[in-house]
Amino acid sequence: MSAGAVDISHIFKSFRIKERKKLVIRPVLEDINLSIRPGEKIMIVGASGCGKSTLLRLVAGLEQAAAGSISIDGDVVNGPGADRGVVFQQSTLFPWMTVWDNIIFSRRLRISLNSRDEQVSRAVYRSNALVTLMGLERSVELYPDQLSGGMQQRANIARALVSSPKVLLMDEPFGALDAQTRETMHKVVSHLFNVEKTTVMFVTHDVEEAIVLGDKIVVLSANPGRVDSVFTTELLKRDEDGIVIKNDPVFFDFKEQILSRIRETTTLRATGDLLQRVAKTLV
Ligand SMILES: Nc1ncnc2c1ncn2[C@@H]1O[C@H](COP(=O)(O)OP(=O)(O)OP(=O)(O)O)[C@@H](O)[C@H]1O
Repeated sequence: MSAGAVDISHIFKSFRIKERKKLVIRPVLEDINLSIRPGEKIMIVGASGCGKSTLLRLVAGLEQAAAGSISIDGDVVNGPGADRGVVFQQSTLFPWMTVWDNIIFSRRLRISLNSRDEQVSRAVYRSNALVTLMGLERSVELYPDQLSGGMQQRANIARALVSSPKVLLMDEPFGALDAQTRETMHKVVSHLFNVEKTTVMFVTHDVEEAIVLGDKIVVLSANPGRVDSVFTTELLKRDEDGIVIKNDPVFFDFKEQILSRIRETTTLRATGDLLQRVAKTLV
C-alpha cells in the first residue's frame, strides 16, 4: 500500500454518560477538520480529556462519529481495516507467541487462505526488514514477558507495520516508558519514519516528543475538543540524520509557543467551568 491521505471533515463526537443519575450527552469533539498529506507525521497534543484518543479511535474505526466523515485516499472509514495499523500505550502482543510470530501473525493470517510461496516469502522479507529496523534481531525468539517495555513497543510497532498500512495510528506509545528509553525510542522511530513513508497520526502529552517526531503539531482545545492551532516543524534546526536539535533557542521558543496554547486552552476551560459552578451556587 502507498499514498495515505487522511481527510477528516466536520467530525462531531459525543458520549452518553450518567451524571447525577441522569443520562446526559457530553460533546467531546466539535467540528474537527484536518487534511493530512500522504507520508505526513501529525502529532496531536492538548489538555488531558480534550479528545485526542477519541479522535485517533475514530480514524482507526473503533468509534463512530455523530456527524462528519473520515476518509483514507477517498475511502470512507466505517470500521477497522488493514489500511490502518494501531499502536497503543499498553502492549497488545499475544503473550503465547514469540516476537517473530507476533510480528508475522497478521500478515500470515491474510495470506493463509491463499498461501502462494511468493506471498509467504514476501511476508517473511517484510517482517525481517522491520525486525532489523526496530533493532529486534536478537529478540525474535523471546516471548513478550521476556522483553523490556521499550522492546515490547518496538515489537508492537513492527507488528502494526508488517502489512504496510497506509496510516499508522499511535496513541501515547511511549507514555509508559522511562525518560531514557523514550529518548532511545525517539531515535529509533525518527529513523523508521524516514525509511517508511507511512502517514502517521500520533497522540502524546509530551510536547518535546511531538516536536521531535512530527511534521505538524495539532493543538486541540478542550470541552469540547476543537482544532485550536497547527504548528509546523519545518523551520527547526536538524542534525545530519534529520533529527531536530533540541539545544537551540528556536526550539525552546517553538516549544513555549505550543505549551502556551495548551495552557491557554486549558485555563479557558478551567475558568469557564469554575464560573459556571459559581454562577450555579449563586442562583
Ligand atoms: N467510552 C466513553 N464513554 C464515555 N465517555 C468517554 C468515553 N471515552 C472517552 N470519554 C470521555 O471523552 C473525553 C475525551 O477522552 P479522550 O480519552 O479522548 O481524551 P484525551 O485527550 O485522549 O485524554 P488524556 O490526554 O487524558 O488521555 C473525556 O472526557 C472522557 O472521559
